[in-house]
Amino acid sequence: MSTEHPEGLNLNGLEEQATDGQSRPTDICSSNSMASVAEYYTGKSVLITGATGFMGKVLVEKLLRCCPEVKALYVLVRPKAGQSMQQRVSDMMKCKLFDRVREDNPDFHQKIIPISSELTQPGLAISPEDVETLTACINIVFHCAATIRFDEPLKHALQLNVIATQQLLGLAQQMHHLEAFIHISTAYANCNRKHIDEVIYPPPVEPKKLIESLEWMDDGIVRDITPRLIGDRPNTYTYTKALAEYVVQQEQDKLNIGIIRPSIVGASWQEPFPGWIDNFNGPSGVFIAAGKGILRTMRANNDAVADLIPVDVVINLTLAAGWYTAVHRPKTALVYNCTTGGINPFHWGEIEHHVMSSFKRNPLEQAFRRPNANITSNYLINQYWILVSHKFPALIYDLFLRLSGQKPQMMRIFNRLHKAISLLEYFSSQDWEWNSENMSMLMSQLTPEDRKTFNFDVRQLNWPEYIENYCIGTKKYVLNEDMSDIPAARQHLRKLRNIRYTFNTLLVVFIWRVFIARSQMARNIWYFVVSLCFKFLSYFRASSTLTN
Ligand SMILES: CCCCCCCCCCCCCCCCCCCC(=O)SCCNC(=O)CCNC(=O)[C@H](O)C(C)(C)COP(=O)(O)OP(=O)(O)OC[C@H]1O[C@@H](n2cnc3c(N)ncnc32)[C@H](O)[C@@H]1OP(=O)(O)O
Ligand SMILES: NC(=O)C1=CN([C@@H]2O[C@H](COP(=O)(O)OP(=O)(O)OC[C@H]3O[C@@H](n4cnc5c(N)ncnc54)[C@H](OP(=O)(O)O)[C@@H]3O)[C@@H](O)[C@H]2O)C=CC1
Repeated sequence: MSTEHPEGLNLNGLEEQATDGQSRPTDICSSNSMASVAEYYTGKSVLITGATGFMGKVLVEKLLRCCPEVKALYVLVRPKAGQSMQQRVSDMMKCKLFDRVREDNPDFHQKIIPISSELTQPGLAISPEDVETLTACINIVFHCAATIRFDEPLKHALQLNVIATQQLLGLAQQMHHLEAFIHISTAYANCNRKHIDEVIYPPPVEPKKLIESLEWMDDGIVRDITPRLIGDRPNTYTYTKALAEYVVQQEQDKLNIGIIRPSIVGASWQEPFPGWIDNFNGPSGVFIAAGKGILRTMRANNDAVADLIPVDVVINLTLAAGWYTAVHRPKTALVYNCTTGGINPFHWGEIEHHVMSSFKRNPLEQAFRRPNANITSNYLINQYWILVSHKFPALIYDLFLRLSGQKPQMMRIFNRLHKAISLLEYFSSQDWEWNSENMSMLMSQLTPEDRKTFNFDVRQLNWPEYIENYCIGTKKYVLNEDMSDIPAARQHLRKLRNIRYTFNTLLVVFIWRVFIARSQMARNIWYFVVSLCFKFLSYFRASSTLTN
């Protein structure tokens, strides 16, 4: 039965799932087991949720480029911000990310079939005709959609990350030719543990019970009890992603399931070109704020592992896992911790160094100050620098704006930045240990050719080079700045340096003048220093006259 709760949670998924009790598909053609990854996707119809998101787009691009014989990509998309679903998909295909695909096959868009869907609605708001099409033809599902906001109200995070997943699993069970269901989770779903194995841990609460309890509570009550519910997890995002894993696992007897747990997903490493990134999430916003000279200090542990993983690595592993799950049909859901820390560790202190030096070489346009950010794990030191390097300059700048008849804005920007940073610090101040045996196992199953085409061997990752490309990527693709403007940006930084020198000199002179006016001792020191300089100059002049 379809029950919509306007203010509350849509329980539809939980009530309706697994209606036909279909057993795990076993009718996969035997040639699959011989196929390489790209061959496996030949003739397959793939369903993707979250295709308009950061990872979804890279997944669509890679499938079209490296599995050109794939039959069709059905993407679940909702209308948004006044744009129809078709408009959004056609805008997405115009994106630079698809340049290489466009070159290979200008008609690639014909393979993308948008399906209107709002995941928070009953039945995912998919029309009965579309349900029929999907159940008749889909072979593989990649579930990427989620809310990744750290400050998402619990009810909404639950609705999207858990209930929508449950509903999608229900739909998947009706698919007659489904071979694999791949769920994208996060390595931080269990961040309340220090060591994380490739297993699904017992959920913090039985999802069904939580959903039923929250159903009757108004938003205020839910907000009040959220900290108690999420317990030792930092936010509703990691909490609901943990619940979603459990919900997915519940269907492992009926579906062939793979769960991918990427750590902090960053710009692309190699494909379709280095440094591609299109959002402010995770470290990208921090890098940009530091590159613009706004962010000067942040709490992070220099020696903690920065478990960044390039988006193309995650997508390559995801596609390989889709192949493996469909072909080998593991008896239980396989979890892939998709991380770098255990294999090729890099630390926040090193990231800081490389980000700063990269932005000095390739500065961002119109920086507020010269990039010079430092991380510290000490709370008080960080607070001190926030006061001196964030709030004080913001105050002066806003004063300047006010005096010149403009609207003050810097303090507001800093307040937003501080809010964002405070949500990230949990992840940059400690480290975790992930076991990634399944990633190694999967690599060992690939042919040498597939290992190149679907490369997820992070041992080959050269971090300084990656960070350089990442920073350039934020400039080119997030901020849409032109590389040809770099000389002007450098000139701007020189101007800022001169302003700083002048300001510092004036400040010292001012403080000294105030001091001299009030203290006899300061005056004596001042006369002593001046006379010493005078004597030194006289001596220098006399000795140079003698030698001539
Ligand atoms: C000192 C410098 C040297 C560098 C070395 C040290 C670096 C340390 C970096 C540490 C990073 C640690 C990152 C850990 C992440 C681990 C997460 C686990 C991985 C995952 O599974 S999920 C992906 C992560 N999810 C996120 O990152 C989402 C976080 N974002 C949010 O929750 C919200 O956006 C936030 C921050 C609460 C802000 O909300 P709100 O105020 O409502 O603003 P909007 O989201 O609507 O955005 C408005 C506007 O601002 C842009 N924006 C968003 N975030 C940032 C940001 N961090 N910096 C700058 N700008 C940002 C956003 O794009 C919007 O722009 P518009 O133009 O669209 O208005
Ligand atoms: N980015 C990261 O660092 C990491 C991400 N992950 C996981 O990877 C997956 C993808 O993340 P990422 O691409 O970064 O996230 P994005 O926020 O970029 O994309 C989220 C996608 O979900 C879709 N979506 C959200 N709400 C709805 C809705 N109500 N109905 C239909 N579609 C919806 C969005 O569509 P729309 O465009 O319409 O909003 C978008 O396509 C997520 O499951 C996330 O948990 C895991 C680890 C790290």
